[in-house]
Parts: sequence; structure tokens; C-alpha cells
Amino acid sequence: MADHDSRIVSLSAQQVRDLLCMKDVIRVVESGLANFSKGPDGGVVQPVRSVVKIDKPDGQTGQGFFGVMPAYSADDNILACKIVSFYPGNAKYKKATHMANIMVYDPKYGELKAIMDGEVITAMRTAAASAVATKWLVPKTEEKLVLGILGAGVQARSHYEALKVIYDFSEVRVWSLTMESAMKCADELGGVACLTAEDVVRGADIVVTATFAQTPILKKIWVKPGAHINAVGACRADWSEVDPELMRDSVIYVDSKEAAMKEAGDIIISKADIYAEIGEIVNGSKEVKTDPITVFKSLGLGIEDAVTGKLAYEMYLAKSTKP
Ligand SMILES: NC(=O)C1=CN([C@@H]2O[C@H](COP(=O)(O)OP(=O)(O)OC[C@H]3O[C@@H](n4cnc5c(N)ncnc54)[C@H](O)[C@@H]3O)[C@@H](O)[C@H]2O)C=CC1
Ligand SMILES: O=C([O-])C1=[NH+]CCC1
Repeated sequence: MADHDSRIVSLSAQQVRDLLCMKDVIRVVESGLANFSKGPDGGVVQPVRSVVKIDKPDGQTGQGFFGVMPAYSADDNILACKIVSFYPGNAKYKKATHMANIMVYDPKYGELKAIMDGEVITAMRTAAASAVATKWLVPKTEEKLVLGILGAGVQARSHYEALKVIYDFSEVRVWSLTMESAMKCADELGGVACLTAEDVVRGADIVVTATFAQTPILKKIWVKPGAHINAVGACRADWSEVDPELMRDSVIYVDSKEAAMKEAGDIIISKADIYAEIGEIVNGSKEVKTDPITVFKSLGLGIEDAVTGKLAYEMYLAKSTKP
């Protein structure tokens, strides 16, 4: 007979949004990445995600992908698993391109404690990981910076939210597949929409690529020396967003070397060398190197979802036990 606590907390997207603030997500993701990159000493067990490819038989929405992302962290006392579907073609049907749920367990007994929406967490923790990378690679100065964003979807918006926690921007530029979507996003962010990707990138200090492009949209000749790039899309071995020459001529940071060698077309196709995991910079096992351009190639890790999911669960418990 099951004797486990049957009270499983269920959190909707709106509840998760109300419980989390970007500053706290950046803090827990930074510590999660640092532990992850300590190897077995960091107490994190997190295999590269399993991804099931779905070829829609009716040809309606093209390919879909279904990812299972478990993670355990001894230090943080977390066991969690995210299940995420990403269907690039959903945009045509005005449906979300990413849908996800996160299950949070008590690692002591393996007991399920909470099941929550994972879309908000995917948006926030991905941008938080980029903010961590940027914070370590682009020192904050008195000067206001120029932010260039390629893509005008969920990640474009969450990246602005995360990066503005750390930097003041004099200008935010957005480009996307359609001028209409770029304008809508730029309006929301108080930025400007650009007609071309080149217009966004020339002179930008920080660039974010967050699109569903499968071939490069960011060219080396546009990028100014000293710039930093957060390359967030292209999470398949045969997809890329960044010019291979730019990858080879930059200092490359990743979230996970093991995942990058399996999933990152930007790395696999260009054969660019990986300098470090960003967690190795945070935990002090590698030195920062920035010359001439830095790229953080992110794929998304289960540990990021685990630490953020646990934070949402704890915030919920703290709020619900307040008199
Ligand atoms: N690294 C990570 O941890 C994560 C990465 N991602 C990836 O980030 C990317 C963006 O995700 P979301 O913003 O959630 O998606 P979204 O569907 O909300 O937005 C995608 C944007 O890319 C644009 N786009 C689509 N195809 C394009 C093309 N061929 N060239 C230029 N722009 C194109 C769309 O117009 C839209 O503005 C995706 O590749 C996604 O899989 C998403 C979640 C986590
Ligand atoms: O980490 C993540 O959740 C994802 N990365 C690429 C698509 C979804």
C-alpha cells in the first residue's frame, strides 16, 4: 500500500510567474551551473537529455521534438525532471513552440512533491544562464551597452528581462523573420526593430541569437571585436545559427561540453574548440578568456530546471504557510 504523502502541489504557469523573480533565478542557476561543472565532486548527476524526434505523419506541423531532462543535485538536495516538447512549426498555428512540465521530487525517498508548468521556467532559466555567462565575460562598466537580439519570441523577451538585471542599455535592437514580429517585440522592450540582422549586430556589445534558424543568421564580419554572443537556438546537431568562421575565431563557452558535442550544430559543424563550461568559470576551475570575441553556446540543462523548479516550490510553500 502506498504510504507516501499524497499532497502533490500543482502550479500553473501564472502561479510560477508570480512566485519567481529573475534576480533569484539568476542566483540559483549560477550556483547550479557551478556545481554541474565540478564533475562528480559537485554532486550533480545529469545525463544529456533524451530527445525523441517526431515526424508528423500528416505533414501538418513538420518535425517535433520531445525531450526528457532529469537532474539530481546532492548539494542543493534536488531531484527533478523536465519534459519538454518543442515544435518549431507550431508558430504557424498560433500555438506555443515550447511546452513543458517540471516534476520536483524529494530526493530522500524519491517522492513526487510538485508538478508545475515548465514554459515560464524554460524562458526564465535559459535567459538566466545567458545572464550568468554574460556577467562573467562582460564586466559591468559605467558605460551603457548596446544589446542586439536576433529572434522576437519568448527567449528574446526573457533575455532582455534577464540582461537588464545586470546591465543598463543605451539601445536594444531586434530583428526577426518578419518586421511585424520584430516591431511588436521591440515595442514591448522599448527598443527598435531593424530590417536586417546586420543592422542589429553592427556595433552591438551583447548579441543574443534566439531563433529557430537551422543555418547561420549571424555573420562574423558584422561582430565588433570585444562583443559577447549568447547563442541560444540551434539545439540540434545539424542546425546552426552562428557563422562557422565566427565560432572558430571566438573563445567558446558552453553550458555542458558533453551536451555540446552531441547536440550543438554550431560546435559540431564548425569544429570550433570549446574553451570551457561557463560553470568552470563560476566555480573558479578555469580562467576567464575574452579576446577577441566570446560566444556562450547554450543548449539548456536539466540542472537549470531543477534548481528553478525547486525555488518555485519553496516559494510556494513559504507563501502558503504564512499566517
Ligand atoms: N538553450 C536553451 O536552453 C533553450 C533554447 N531554446 C531555443 O531558442 C530558440 C528560440 O526559442 P523561443 O524564443 O522560445 O521560440 P519562439 O517560437 O517564441 O520564437 C522564435 C523566433 O525565431 C524566429 N524565427 C523562426 N525561424 C527563423 C529563421 N529561420 N530565421 C530567423 N528567425 C526565425 C521567429 O520568428 C520567432 O521570432 C529556439 O531555437 C529554441 O529551441 C529554447 C529554450 C531553451
Ligand atoms: O533546454 C530546453 O528546455 C530546450 N532547449 C532547446 C529546446 C528546449
